[in-house]
Amino acid sequence: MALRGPFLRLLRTQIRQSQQNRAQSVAVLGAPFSKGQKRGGVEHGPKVIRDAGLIERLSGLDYSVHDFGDLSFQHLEQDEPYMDVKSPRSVGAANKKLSSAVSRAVGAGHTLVMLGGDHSLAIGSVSGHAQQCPDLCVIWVDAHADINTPMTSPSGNLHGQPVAFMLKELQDKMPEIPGFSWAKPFLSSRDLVYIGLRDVDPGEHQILKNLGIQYFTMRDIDRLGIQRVMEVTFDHLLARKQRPIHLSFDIDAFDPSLAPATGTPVNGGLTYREGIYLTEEIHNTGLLSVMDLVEVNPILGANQEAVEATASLAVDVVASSLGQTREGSHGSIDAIPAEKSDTEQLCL
Ligand SMILES: NC(=[NH2+])NCCC[C@H](N)C(=O)O
Ligand SMILES: [Mn+2]
Ligand SMILES: [Mn+2]
Repeated sequence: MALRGPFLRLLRTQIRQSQQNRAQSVAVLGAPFSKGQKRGGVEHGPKVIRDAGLIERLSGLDYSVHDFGDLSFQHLEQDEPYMDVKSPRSVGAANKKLSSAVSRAVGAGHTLVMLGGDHSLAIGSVSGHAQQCPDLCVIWVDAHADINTPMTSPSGNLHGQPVAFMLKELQDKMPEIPGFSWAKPFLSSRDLVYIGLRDVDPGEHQILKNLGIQYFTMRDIDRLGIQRVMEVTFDHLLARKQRPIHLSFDIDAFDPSLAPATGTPVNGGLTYREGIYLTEEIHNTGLLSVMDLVEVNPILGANQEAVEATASLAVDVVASSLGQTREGSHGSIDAIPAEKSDTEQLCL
């Protein structure tokens, strides 16, 4: 189709409006923390993801990017397990710090990208987000449900338990854990959707079923296709009202052939195209407010190539969540010289 003067002006107005609707400012916050699980190295996640070019990619998407650097977490000498839960005080303190940092960044108007670190960090990230946006909803993309309580956890690792700290419905199933007196549950189970599950513990399965949580396993993706999965996800979360989205993306949602450098890989994960389609659709809602990208562990890559592949996949996921498209784009309509564009045809 060819466009001339008046149509071009209309197009310009529309593009300006869509640019105004889009958050202009993205903040990046690193959380180099690994005590939610036993394998060292995941604390280097923020560094390798930055080294893979994250900031440059986001700047190229026409955002003003604020890199807040990495939080620094205190080392606690005394941190005995509580019941079977490992490092409760360290995980509690790190998440408390992260929660206020996320709350401040969101309060200042940024769309925030939190780079982990292990997935226990979602306790702080989602709760800090909820302080500013109490009506948020959560899309949890992961091979795992991370909804064990200290009683159901087979490992005692807190990166397998963050969702249990958030859900109001699990309040009476959660003991008082040292380090977590600040953390009060804030999320309803109907405001959460899982995508990518394929390694769910028995106690987790029972919770998912009892609470009627909406989830899509890899089998569901095989059956329905990722497009339908995203439609049902948004129907479930956004049909009643539009509200901010928290995307918590565990890199192990991807197939280990694409994301080998991670602590708990599970075969049969998302393809590259499923992962990118999923994040493109989240961007297209215009509602993404905070995202976590967690569990990239450079020490667990078999070689440098495996580490770089995983980190660059993480960059692709973040960029696509924030508007990078496969069809390409022309940043600003103002880049089209005014005289030319008024006289020449603009072909769409
Ligand atoms: N964020 C993760 N990678 N979590 C893996 C959890 C594995 C297992 N379900 C557990 O509770 O220990
Ligand atoms: Mn996982
Ligand atoms: Mn996880």
